[in-house]
Amino acid sequence: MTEAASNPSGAFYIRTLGDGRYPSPLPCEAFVSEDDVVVLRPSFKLVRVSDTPSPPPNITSPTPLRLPATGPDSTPSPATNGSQSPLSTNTPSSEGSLALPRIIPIRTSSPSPHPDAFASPLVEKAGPRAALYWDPKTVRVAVVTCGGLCPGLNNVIRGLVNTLWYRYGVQNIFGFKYGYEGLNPATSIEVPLNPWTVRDIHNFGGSILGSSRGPQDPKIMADFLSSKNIRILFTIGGDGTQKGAKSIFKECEQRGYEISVVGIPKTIDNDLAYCDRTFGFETAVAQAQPPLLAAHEEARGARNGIGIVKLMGRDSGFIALHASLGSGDVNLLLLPEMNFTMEQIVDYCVKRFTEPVRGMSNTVRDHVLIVVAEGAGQNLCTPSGGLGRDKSGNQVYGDIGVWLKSELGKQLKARGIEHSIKYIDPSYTIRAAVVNASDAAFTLQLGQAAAHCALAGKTDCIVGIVNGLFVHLPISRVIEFRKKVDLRGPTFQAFLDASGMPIDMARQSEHKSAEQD
Ligand SMILES: Nc1ncnc2c1ncn2[C@@H]1O[C@H](COP(=O)(O)OP(=O)(O)OP(=O)(O)O)[C@@H](O)[C@H]1O
Ligand SMILES: O=P(O)(O)OC[C@H]1O[C@](O)(CO)[C@@H](O)[C@@H]1O
Repeated sequence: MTEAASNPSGAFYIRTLGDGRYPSPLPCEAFVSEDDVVVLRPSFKLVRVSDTPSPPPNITSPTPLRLPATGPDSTPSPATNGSQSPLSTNTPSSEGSLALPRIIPIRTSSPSPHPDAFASPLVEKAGPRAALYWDPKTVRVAVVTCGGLCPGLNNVIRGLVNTLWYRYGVQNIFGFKYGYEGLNPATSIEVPLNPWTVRDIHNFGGSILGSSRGPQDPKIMADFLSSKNIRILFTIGGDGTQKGAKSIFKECEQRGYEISVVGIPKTIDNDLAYCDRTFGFETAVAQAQPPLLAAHEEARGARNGIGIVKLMGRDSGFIALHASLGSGDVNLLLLPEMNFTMEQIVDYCVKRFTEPVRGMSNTVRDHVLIVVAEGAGQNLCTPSGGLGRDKSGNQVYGDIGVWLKSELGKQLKARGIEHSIKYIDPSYTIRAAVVNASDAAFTLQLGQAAAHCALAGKTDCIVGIVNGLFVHLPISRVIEFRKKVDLRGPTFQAFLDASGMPIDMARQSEHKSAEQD
């Protein structure tokens, strides 16, 4: 088994149980080879040719890069001497060694190259392999869904099961109910999974396998899996779930029990490290629109009306940001990434109630639509000493929506301002929704990618999407950190431009999530 670690040049190695030993039954003309890779970060600074530094040590070949010249002061590309750029080829490599990407998009004309331009990690492409490690005819497969619900869980299960069954001929697929509780014999409930049992499930929210929070002993789970001769385990869940998957894999590895543990990451908050997108997020953004419209109408229907909508997002405000951009009516957006005060919020509401619209001296805006992400303003709404932790060890957060409604009401009253506040919390309505078409297509492909990955003998990894391509990523890397909204980034700036929200309310927060403690 190869070691799962990133090497100094940044490749994200995926563990494999061994070489493929069974020919794939797929009638496929486009098998993915092991040296097919995706560059993790494609966003490079432009490089002025004359300032191009020598390659850093992790680039093994000293052959200079071919760089297009853009200005009169450019020097000719050193690669015009006939030598071929190492970056124009896809050097074959064995599993566990570094393959150079076909293209590294280095362009010209900025002062110095971004360090990532040379050190960008490469990740393995997902997809069907020509040779399989597990025999589809005999392999036994388990599936669990853990953590909070999310639109698309059933779609992933259906994509997995149908691919395994129809494409590979796997007929021993078992769901275990209520998350990791299902892998403990004391609480286990088995659900046979086949095309018949999953035929309609994509039309429903939730998970047919249910879910749970709270730890289970990895030793007990490993005993359970080995007692049933399960050789492939799919863990559909968030970062906690993938940490659990890792602990199961480690326990199995220690006792020499071969198993492919493949995660399908679920976070409605879209904060999974390295990945472009996670399933359920787009659906959540779309599902947030009706409550936003309702809150807007309620706010406009009263003198000095305020509508507040709370959306999910414990540590990252992507749902709130994208839903607000999509709505076009949101005036104030409060994210976990932001540091704001109650005084700023009250001042802004008062300003909208009293200052005339530019060029219209008799017209005031008379209403405010506020979107608040659940993790925002925790320094304001959580009692000192905190609210403890849930069964899985996640910090319980104060209810910023309820607190904001009450506090804003009190402070406006204290300033003698007549007002009306309506508060909507659609969090669970959104989370239990059926996926939209885009997420349905995405979840289907994630299920397919996970099936290909596991049958090839990959393990201790997840499937995700990077730069628009499905890839394998080591579990250890995706649990390293969470993506956050960049308040200086183009999406948040687009919201500021569109809403006119004061920029001084958008200072970066110092608030740390439980995982950063
Ligand atoms: N560090 C860990 N090691 C082992 N197991 C863990 C770890 N963290 C969480 N788990 C287990 O994984 C399962 C799901 O975890 P959790 O409740 O944190 O949800 P999650 O997967 O992070 O999803 P969500 O994004 O909905 O919170 C639980 O059974 C939990 O005990
Ligand atoms: O109410 P529950 O089930 O604990 O889940 C709430 C959490 O789940 C998430 O949706 C992540 O899945 C968070 O945004 C939210 O805080």
